[in-house]
Amino acid sequence: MVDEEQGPGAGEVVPEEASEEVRELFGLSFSAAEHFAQMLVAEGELRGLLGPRELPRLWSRHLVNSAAVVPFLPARGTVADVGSGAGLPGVVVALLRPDLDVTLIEPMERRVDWLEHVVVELDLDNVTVRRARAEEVRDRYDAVTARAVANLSKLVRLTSPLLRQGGSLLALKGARAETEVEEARYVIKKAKLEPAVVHEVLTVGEELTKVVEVRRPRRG
Ligand SMILES: C[S@@+](CC[C@H](N)C(=O)[O-])C[C@H]1O[C@@H](n2cnc3c(N)ncnc32)[C@H](O)[C@@H]1O
Repeated sequence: MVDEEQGPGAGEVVPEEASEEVRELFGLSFSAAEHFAQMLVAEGELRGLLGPRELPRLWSRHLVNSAAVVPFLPARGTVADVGSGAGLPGVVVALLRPDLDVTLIEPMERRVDWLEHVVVELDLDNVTVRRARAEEVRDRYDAVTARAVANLSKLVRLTSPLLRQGGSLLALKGARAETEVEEARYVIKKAKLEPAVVHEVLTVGEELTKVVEVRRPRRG
């Protein structure tokens, strides 16, 4: 426990608190996002979802980073978050866009249990949890999101069958985004998708996040 007068003890992990900017970013969804953050603080390590070192940067590195896909989501329709794990970015997408139907696709049973627990706790009626590997899913979506699941070439192979005409893969990537795009050029072309676009998003605290978008063209 943190002694308020003396501050945290040596080696003690103090979860990051949401700044004013973060509250503004989440707007009306902030209290639900905070509930999600508290669940991750309480259970994330125990359930093997996040390491203790992640807690001091829970908002900036995880929740705010996940929100970077939001500007590229479709105006309406369905979204699949592939390899959702702790619920990133899928739960954040569902909170910020309650008008979209979000499916969290995750093969590992204990992570599926966690995601189902989150859906009940946050009362997310726009979310379905599906235990599956991406390659087993036969449905198509208006957008597919993914974060820390695979490099772009593999991700395109896994997710291109899930994209409707005009639908986009939105992959959260770091500094290697452009390199991964270059490496995936042939796979993208073979899957008959449009060339990848790298969107640079400046998030809270001037943090730069890259969202790689790969779209399935509409038939003329
Ligand atoms: C490193 S974790 C990232 C989890 C989450 N997206 C995040 O950013 O915290 C990768 C996740 O992808 C899942 N995964 C791996 N291969 C997959 C596949 N073929 N289809 C769907 N999910 C997959 C794993 O089970 C794991 O939960």
